[in-house]
Amino acid sequence: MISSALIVDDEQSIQRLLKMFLEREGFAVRCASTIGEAEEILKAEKFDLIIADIFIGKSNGIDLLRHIKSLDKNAQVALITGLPDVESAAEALRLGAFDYLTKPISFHQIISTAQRALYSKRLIEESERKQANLDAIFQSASDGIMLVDSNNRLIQFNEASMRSCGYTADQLGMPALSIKAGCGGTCRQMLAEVLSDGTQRNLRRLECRKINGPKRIISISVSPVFDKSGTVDGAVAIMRDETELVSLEKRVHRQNGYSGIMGQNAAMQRMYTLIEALSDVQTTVLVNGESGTGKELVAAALHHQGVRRDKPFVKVNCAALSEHLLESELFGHVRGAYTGAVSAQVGRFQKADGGTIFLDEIGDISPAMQMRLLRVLQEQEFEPVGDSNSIKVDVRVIAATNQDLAEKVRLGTFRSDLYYRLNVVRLIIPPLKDRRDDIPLLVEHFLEKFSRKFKRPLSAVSRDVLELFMHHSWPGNVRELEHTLEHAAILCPSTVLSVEDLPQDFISAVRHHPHDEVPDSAFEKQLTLAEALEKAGGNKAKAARLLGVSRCTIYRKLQEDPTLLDNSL
Ligand SMILES: Nc1ncnc2c1ncn2[C@@H]1O[C@H](COP(=O)(O)OP(=O)(O)OP(=O)(O)O)[C@@H](O)[C@H]1O
Repeated sequence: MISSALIVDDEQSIQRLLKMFLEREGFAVRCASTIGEAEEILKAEKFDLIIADIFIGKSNGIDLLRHIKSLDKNAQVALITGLPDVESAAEALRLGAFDYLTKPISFHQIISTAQRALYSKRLIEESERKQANLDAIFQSASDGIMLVDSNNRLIQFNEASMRSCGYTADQLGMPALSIKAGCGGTCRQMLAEVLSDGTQRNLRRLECRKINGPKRIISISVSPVFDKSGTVDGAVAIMRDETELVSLEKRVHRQNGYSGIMGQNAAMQRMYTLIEALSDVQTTVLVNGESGTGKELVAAALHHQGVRRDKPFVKVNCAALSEHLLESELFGHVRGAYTGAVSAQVGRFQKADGGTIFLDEIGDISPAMQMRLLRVLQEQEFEPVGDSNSIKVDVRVIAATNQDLAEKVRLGTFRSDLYYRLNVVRLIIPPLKDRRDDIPLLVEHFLEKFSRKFKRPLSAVSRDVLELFMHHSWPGNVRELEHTLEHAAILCPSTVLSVEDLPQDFISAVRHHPHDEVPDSAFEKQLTLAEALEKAGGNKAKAARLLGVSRCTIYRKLQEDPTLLDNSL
C-alpha cells in the first residue's frame, strides 16, 4: 500500500524539497501553504505522515497540531522550524508531535523521520487491532468476567457480568467489596483473597442468588494478574453459569443413574449433589447405610468424579480379615516381620498413594487398629509391620459402615477421636424400603444387566412380581433385589419374569413379613390361561400381563383351544 504525506509550509522551496524527498521514498504527497488549506484537505483525507512548519505566515503550526490531534489522536505529525526554542519544542511534544525538526533539513533526516513515523503508526494500528479483538472476545464471552486493580477496585467487566451480576458503568473505579450487587458477593470476596496472596482460587458450583432472583449455579475461577516484575497487579474473576448444565446432568442421572448408581428418589438426588460437592474436596467421608444399599458404589463415585480419578481406588473389607492380617494388608510388612512373612509386602495405603482408600466395615476394626488408623488420618504416615521407618502417603480415606458408630462410641467400643476424624462429612444412603419408587428403575437396570450376562432378552417382570417387590421390606436392600432378579432370570423360560421364577424363600418372606398389605393375587399359584382370561374379563392383553407372557402366546393358545375364551365371557 502506498504511504501518504501532507506537507504544510508557506515556503514553496521547502515544500518542493520535502515533496521530492518523500516521493523518492514512494510517498504520495500533498501540499498546503496555509493552515486553512491544510484543514480543508484533512477534512477529506487521512495521511500516514504530516509535516508542518511551526510558523506558517501569521498562523501557528502548534494550533494545527492541536487540530489534527483532535481529528485523529494517532496522526503522526512532525513539526519543523527555522527558529528552534525549548518552549515550542516542549509544547509540540506535549501535544503529541511525533518529531521536532530544525532547518536546514537533510534528505536523510526527513527519510528517517518518515520511516519512524510509518513504523510507529503500524505499531499503534496493530495494538489497536489487538485491543479491538480482545474487547470483542471479552464482550462476547458468555461467561461473566470482571477485573480489579491491585487495590481491588473494579476496573472492567463484560456484558455477561452486567446481565448476571447487574454491574453498571458508574460502579467502575469503586472498591469491589463496597459494591452492593444484591447477592452474597462471593466472587468479590475471592478477588480480595487472590490479591492478598497471589494464589488462584476456584469454586465449583455454588448457589448464587440475587435478592428475589432465581437460583443460579455458578462456578467461579479467580486468577491473579502480574506486572512485569511479577508483583500482583490485579485479579480477574470468571463466573460460569452452569444452571442449565446441572439440570441437564440431573435429567441424565435420572435416566442413566449417577456413576452406576441408579435412583431417582429425592433422597438419592440430594446424595448425588453431595457427592458432586465432595468429589474435589479432599476431606474424609463416612458412608453410612444398611448392608447392600450401595456404599461401595458411592465411595467409587466419590473417587471417580474427583481430581484423584486417575489414581488408584483401593478397597479393603476390614471385617473380612483378622487383626494381624488387616494390619499387614493396610500397612504392609517387611520380610520376616512375623512367622510366615517370607517376603516383604506393600500395604494398601501405599498402593493407594495419590488416590483413595475405601475402608469398608470400619465399625468392625479392633481398638489397636483404630489407634493405628487414627495416626494415619492425623499424620498421613505409618510404619509397615516390622519396620521402624515411616512412609508418608497422600491418600483420601472413605470409610463405610452399616453400624451406628455414634452408639459404638457411647458404648466405648469405638474411639471417639477416630469417629470424629472419620465423620467429617457423612453420606447416608437410605434403605431400599424407604425409596420404593426406585424399584421399577432398579428392576429395569438389573434386567438389562442380566440380559447382557446371560445373552438373552429379558424385557420385564410381570405385574404380580412388581407388586411383590413393592411390598417386600428388602432387608438386604439393592443387593437382595439384584440377587432375586438374577435367580429369576436364570429360571425364567421367557422374556418376562413371573412369580414362578422367584426364589421360594423370597415369596415366603413377603408372605410372612409384608411391608404393607399385599393383594392375595400376588400369592396365588401361577394362574392357568383360563383363569387369567376369566380374571381379565376376556381382555387378552390384560391376561398376558397377569401371566407374564406375551400377547402372541395368548393368541397361539387360543388358536389351539378357542373354548378357553368362552368361560371368561
Ligand atoms: N443404587 C444402585 N444402583 C445400582 N446398583 C446398586 C445400587 N445400590 C447397590 N447396587 C448394587 O448392589 C450390590 C451391593 O452394593 P454395595 O456392595 O455397594 O453395597 P454395600 O452397601 O457396600 O454393601 P455391604 O454393606 O454389604 O458392603 C452391588 O452389586 C451394587 O452394584
